[in-house]
Amino acid sequence: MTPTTELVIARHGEAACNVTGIVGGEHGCTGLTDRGRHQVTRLAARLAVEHTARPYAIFYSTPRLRVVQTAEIIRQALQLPPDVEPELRGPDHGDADGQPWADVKTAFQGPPQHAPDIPYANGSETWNQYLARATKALQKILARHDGERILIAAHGETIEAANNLLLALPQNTCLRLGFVTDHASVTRWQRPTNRFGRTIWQLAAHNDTRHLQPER
Ligand SMILES: O=C(O)[C@H](O)COP(=O)(O)O
Repeated sequence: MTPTTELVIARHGEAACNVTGIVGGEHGCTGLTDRGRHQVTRLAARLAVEHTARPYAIFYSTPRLRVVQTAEIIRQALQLPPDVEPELRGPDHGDADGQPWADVKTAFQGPPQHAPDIPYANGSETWNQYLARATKALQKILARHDGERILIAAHGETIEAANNLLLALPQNTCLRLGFVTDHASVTRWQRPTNRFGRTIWQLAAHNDTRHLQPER
């Protein structure tokens, strides 16, 4: 039987920039809060149990500080070092990096998804440019690890990109549909092959935070 490809994307724990509402690019991100570290410790314990039962073949991280810190806690629990994949980084925020999201959204008259082909700040990617970059990076990873278990520590936006890719959502679906992603949540996609040779992607879990109970 063909092994199941599995893609597990864990969002980083709560970060200081999330609490203060600051745009968290390379400048604005100052790392996880104590609460975020605690969330990720619980997440890592859950992933370690899974890793023992059926090992992850590969572990990717994005380069932003809150994700690097998340990946380090997971690394310690799984004894699996992360590969940092720059193309999986969150959106390039340009001049918005380090500014309050409230101000950026007021100036842009909405979040980046609401005008997906217009840069939301000087030098920023558009939402659709971000999605194109992130989905291309995810496609390369999926092609590289066909039939394997893949773990990625990343951003809420990475989960949006994966869902857009694997649900094959049309361009600009973001104008009418979005995805909730909590800190330290797990989103799980599986691609089994049945006995008729059919292979389809299945969304096994979105925004799973069972490991954080009863603290939420
Ligand atoms: O501020 C940012 O960069 C993002 O909008 C926050 O998303 P993340 O917390 O999932 O990285």
